[in-house]
Amino acid sequence: MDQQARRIGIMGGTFDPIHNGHLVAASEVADRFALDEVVFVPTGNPWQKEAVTPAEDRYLMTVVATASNPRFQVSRADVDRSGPTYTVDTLRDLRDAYGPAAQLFFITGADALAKILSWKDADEMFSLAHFIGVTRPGFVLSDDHLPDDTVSLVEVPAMAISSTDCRARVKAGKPVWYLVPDGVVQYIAKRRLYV
Ligand SMILES: Nc1ncnc2c1ncn2[C@@H]1O[C@H](COP(=O)(O)OP(=O)(O)OP(=O)(O)O)[C@@H](O)[C@H]1O
Ligand SMILES: O=C(O)c1ccc[n+]([C@@H]2O[C@H](COP(=O)([O-])O)[C@@H](O)[C@H]2O)c1
Repeated sequence: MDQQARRIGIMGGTFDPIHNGHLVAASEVADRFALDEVVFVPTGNPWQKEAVTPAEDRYLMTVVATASNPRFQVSRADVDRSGPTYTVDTLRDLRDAYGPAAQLFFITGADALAKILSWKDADEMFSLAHFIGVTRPGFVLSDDHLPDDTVSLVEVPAMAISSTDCRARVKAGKPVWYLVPDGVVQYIAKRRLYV
């Protein structure tokens, strides 16, 4: 396909750790929206979250988790930018990287979509990408609070998995096999994360 017309999905997240709920959402949206690739963008300093694991560990887990899918990429844009992570900056950086003709689709779960008007420069953000809200067990997916034509809502296979629960399971000595990719299980053990 013409480089200029590429359809690029963007999956932003803290990914502490990345889990199969993230991966299924990205895969499903890639299929439904005929995306050429999905770029996973781990946050640098997620200003709406409490203490998080060092960005380099979260970045590397994201690389490990996505390595086997030729359509999945990982960007360091947010990890390498200093200061709080704002999606408006992510979208500016990826717009620069992919060029003006690329179509950008930013993927968010229902919980994140519900809070999106609290994000920095939300109006500009909506002008830089089309947003795709995906279903997530335990949350209501709605675009009632958002401007017309900025968001599409998509049902994805229900994965009742959260990073919070994965961290708690590791801390309690319970398995996270099959909740996160095998390589991420091994990375967590090797780096003794969440103990
Ligand atoms: N199981 C899931 N199904 C669909 N979307 C999800 C799921 N888990 C996370 N997401 C979405 O992925 C994006 C990144 O999520 P994030 O990295 O914060 O994971 P999380 O599981 O929500 O983490 P935590 O439990 O630490 O808050 C957000 O848009 C979130 O809504
Ligand atoms: O731009 C903002 O102000 C903003 C506020 C909160 C979250 N986000 C983005 O939303 C995505 C999911 O974030 P999180 O904190 O739920 O992992 C991630 O890409 C964040 O950078 C963005």
